[in-house]
Amino acid sequence: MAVKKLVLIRHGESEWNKENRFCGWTDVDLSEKGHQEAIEAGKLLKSEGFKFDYAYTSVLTRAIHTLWHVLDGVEQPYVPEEKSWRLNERHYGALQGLNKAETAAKYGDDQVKLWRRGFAITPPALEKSDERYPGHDSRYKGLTDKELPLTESLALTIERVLPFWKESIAPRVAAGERVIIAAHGNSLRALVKYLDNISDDDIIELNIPTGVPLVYEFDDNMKVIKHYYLGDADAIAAKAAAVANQGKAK
Ligand SMILES: O=C(O)[C@@H](CO)OP(=O)(O)O
Repeated sequence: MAVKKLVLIRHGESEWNKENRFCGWTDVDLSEKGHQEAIEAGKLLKSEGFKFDYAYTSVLTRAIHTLWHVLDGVEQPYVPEEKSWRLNERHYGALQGLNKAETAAKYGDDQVKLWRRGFAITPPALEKSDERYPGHDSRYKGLTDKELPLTESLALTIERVLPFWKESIAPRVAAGERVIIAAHGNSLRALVKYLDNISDDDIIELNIPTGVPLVYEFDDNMKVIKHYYLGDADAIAAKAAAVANQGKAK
């Protein structure tokens, strides 16, 4: 049995992570620290001997640039890459642009935690006339009305991530291709929930840190054997806790 490996990586810190604003489908780039995190992740993957045959990312700049840093780091900038809106961050509706701590001060930490981490809770929706509505963005012109979100819960995010996993990504991993996915906190939570069979209640406590490679190993039947982050466990736990704390009133 040859173990099949998949690497997931959340983009490095973005400009809006730095400003602590809800980002969703807003296309902000990496901050200087975020570029550095992605470069470090690439170096780490290289030092651990990782090589890739195929790469996936979203259509959002922060994830794409993270992927490019990683592929540079492993000295494989030539790896074919596929970008899909299905790997985008979950759409944060009318919260997009708001400061998370200020929102918590206004609505309470518990409400913000539900909006951020609840399974079926959708943040307040956008109107189609809102300039933040993805229907106004040419990169989404192939999407149907139903596919264009006004807001998304994690449950809805899973509904658009999973078909892509099943139809495109999983078959490559199953065929032995070494795949990397550079995506987002909540599109990766959607995938991890499925892969690890995490309950709707337990997923609320899962936070994925920026810029840390998360390795999954599968057997021949695509059953998960194990998963682990690369890097210092304490530092990674502290980064995940910092993500959780972003939604608290200071
Ligand atoms: O703002 C967002 O789009 C996401 C990821 O940065 O944030 P959160 O961790 O609050 O789900």
